Amino acid sequence: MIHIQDVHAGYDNTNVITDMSFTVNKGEFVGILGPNGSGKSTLLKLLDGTLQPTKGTIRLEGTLLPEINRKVLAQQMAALPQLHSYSFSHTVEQTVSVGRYPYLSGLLKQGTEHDRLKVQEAMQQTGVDSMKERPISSLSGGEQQRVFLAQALAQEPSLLLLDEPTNHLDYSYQQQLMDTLKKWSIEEELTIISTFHDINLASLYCDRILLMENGKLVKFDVPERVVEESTLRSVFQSTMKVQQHGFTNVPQVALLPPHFHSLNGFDNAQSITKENTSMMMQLHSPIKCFTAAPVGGGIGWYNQFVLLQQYIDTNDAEDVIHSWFRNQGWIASQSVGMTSQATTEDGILPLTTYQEHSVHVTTVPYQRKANGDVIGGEAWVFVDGELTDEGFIAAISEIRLGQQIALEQLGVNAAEAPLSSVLIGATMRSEATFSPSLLSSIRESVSKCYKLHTEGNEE
Ligand SMILES: Nc1ncnc2c1ncn2[C@@H]1O[C@H](COP(=O)(O)OP(=O)(O)OP(=O)(O)O)[C@@H](O)[C@H]1O
Repeated sequence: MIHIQDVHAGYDNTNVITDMSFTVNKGEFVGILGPNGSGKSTLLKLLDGTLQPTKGTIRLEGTLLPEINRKVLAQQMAALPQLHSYSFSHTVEQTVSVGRYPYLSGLLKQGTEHDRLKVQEAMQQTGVDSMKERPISSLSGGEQQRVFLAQALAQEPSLLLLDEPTNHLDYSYQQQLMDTLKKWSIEEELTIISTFHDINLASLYCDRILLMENGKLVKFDVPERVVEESTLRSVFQSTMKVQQHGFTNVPQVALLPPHFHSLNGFDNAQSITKENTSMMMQLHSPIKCFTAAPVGGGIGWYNQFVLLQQYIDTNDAEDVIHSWFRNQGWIASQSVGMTSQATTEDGILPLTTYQEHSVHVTTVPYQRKANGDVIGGEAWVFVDGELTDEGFIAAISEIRLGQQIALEQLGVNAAEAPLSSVLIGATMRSEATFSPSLLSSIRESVSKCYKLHTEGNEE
């Protein structure tokens, strides 16, 4: 569709774009990303022909851009520039109608019924038809943005160039606009090249992303290959984290401001307090947890934890925990709650703790009841360090292995033991990071932490 070859370009004899070569195919939705001043808008000006390269060539459907008749070019290509303040007072409908100029002929340049229909369609698609009589100067920034988009659509181009089209748009209109553009690129094979500052939006919608730095192409590839932590950190000089979207595999960026590193996420193992039938811990700020607890299960950030003694397995653990939260005034969305059936003769919840370097373990010991059943085995493992997602999963396996080792040493057949609730929490401060030695430390700490209480024979 459009092919750029060895292009250099700039202003006042200074090149702002250098050595630029790439091809965009028909129907592709391409996002241009890069820091302020990296040359994104300049690249768009080259593509729409308002700026000439000092070196190199730009071809549209095989023809050199300067050789295409202006009117023919206007029928093929529409450009939506960055929004500026407009002093003129055309109505919305008149502004959108400008998009049909490349199709008007004759001295009076009167539009046909077909032209009026296309203007109506474009206004409907962008949701501005209800304000068609209003002067454009009376509209909000987001409304004006939609009017100029309607103008570009009325032009029925095969190539649409957009400069930060989601600027001024609230979340709802950002999504509507991006959904519409995506639909047109798929259904109408409209080729779209657009600059963005929002990396996440570009990653969600664009087929390929062209990343620029200092007027040069850094990468031009699918989002998964461009929205990549080390590349973005180096280009944007910013501490960013890249993770998957959560509902799709699309990479998304999260800023990680330095003040989050200084939070005192985990005080120390002593901050676990025990009452007769419960143990709890409250932290100043949340830590990242992975747990199979009945309340707060899964992956999340929590700062309050409780393990409640529940003598009989009544399947109402969730209700018991929630009512305990209510009594204590704990906020459920910030809290993890689990239960244990383990008890002692005097009804007190037995606990053992073990600490090694950055790993703090607290367990409810296994307990053999008079009828031979083994109960207990719940474990909290806190790491003062950073765990990756795979680190959390590996840590859970290590906890299970630690439990098995302990059970063997206690002479309990592992198959008899209950699948007890376990919790792994990490402060995500980088004192200790995910490593084989951290994992073996978790396994050893867990195995050392368990004891066996046999009913009627308290240790
Ligand atoms: N008309 C102009 N005359 C001279 N220099 C210009 C002109 N327009 C842009 N520049 C310079 O060219 C460089 C690239 O600007 P450009 O607007 O293309 O960057 P951008 O990536 O779109 O930036 P932003 O993200 O801030 O919109 C900048 O250093 C800018 O100052």
